[in-house]
Amino acid sequence: MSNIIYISYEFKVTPLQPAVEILIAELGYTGFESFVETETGVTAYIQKEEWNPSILEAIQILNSDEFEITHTFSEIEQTNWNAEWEKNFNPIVVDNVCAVRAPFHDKFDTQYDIIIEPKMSFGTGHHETTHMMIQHILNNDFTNKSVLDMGCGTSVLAILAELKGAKPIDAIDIDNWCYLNSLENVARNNCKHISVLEGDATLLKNKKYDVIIANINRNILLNDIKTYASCLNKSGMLFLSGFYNDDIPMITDECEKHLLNFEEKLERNNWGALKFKKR
Ligand SMILES: C[S@@+](CC[C@H](N)C(=O)[O-])C[C@H]1O[C@@H](n2cnc3c(N)ncnc32)[C@H](O)[C@@H]1O
Repeated sequence: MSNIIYISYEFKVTPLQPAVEILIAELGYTGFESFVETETGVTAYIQKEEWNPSILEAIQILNSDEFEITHTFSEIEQTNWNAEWEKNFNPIVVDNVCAVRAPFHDKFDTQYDIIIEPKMSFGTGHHETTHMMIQHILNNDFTNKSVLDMGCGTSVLAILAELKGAKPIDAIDIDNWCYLNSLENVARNNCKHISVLEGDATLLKNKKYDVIIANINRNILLNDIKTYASCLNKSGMLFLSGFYNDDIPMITDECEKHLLNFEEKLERNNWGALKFKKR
């Protein structure tokens, strides 16, 4: 099991918006990887390896006169992570159709009800990018389509793909903790068509899919789009997220180079999620 230690920052923000939104965007650029909005602001998490004591110096909104932002920070031992999530993890419902909740929440009366024990993995639907990828999946036909969920995190997207009739599905993550967490979530949601694998795009040699979903980050996507394109069947769909709206032209240019036509864009709080179709 990987032994990632996180640093957690608890920001208290007055007034809350748009400061929290801007703060999350700026923290995302400096390496913070997950955020939980609270009643008083936001709690942000960064891997200790990515952290340095002057990490907040680049965050411009902290110098703004318009908002008062204070913070405390602490190191999170892996064993405390569950308690952190249980404290902060509220269930979400996307477009009144798909609920994502923890095992300790009550069941929702929605068409799709996904149970996630997130632990250390990204992917509870709270992040804008996950939310938009859920919307893309809800809006498209997945019946009997072979699917790759690259950078699967908790495997929430792979699970929704199966609930929408996709098969077979590969869910791949480079992180051992996500791999183990995905195995648990796949079993917990009684999924029968998902294979969970630990690794990266090098696992994709000779693979072919009808749909590829990848919510990772700008640089990894720019590097791996050519591999995804080579694995997509003709007329196959590619859904990408994990980048800001400003990065959309860069991502679209790279896709165009590899015969992927831009089809649709979703935007949420400065984050983008794109759909492409293979020519
Ligand atoms: C932003 S999270 C997305 C998780 C989930 N798919 C979701 O939508 O909520 C990105 C995930 O990609 C994984 N990852 C990072 N680099 C990767 C790579 N090169 N190949 C595969 N997975 C990668 C991370 O471990 C992380 O779990």
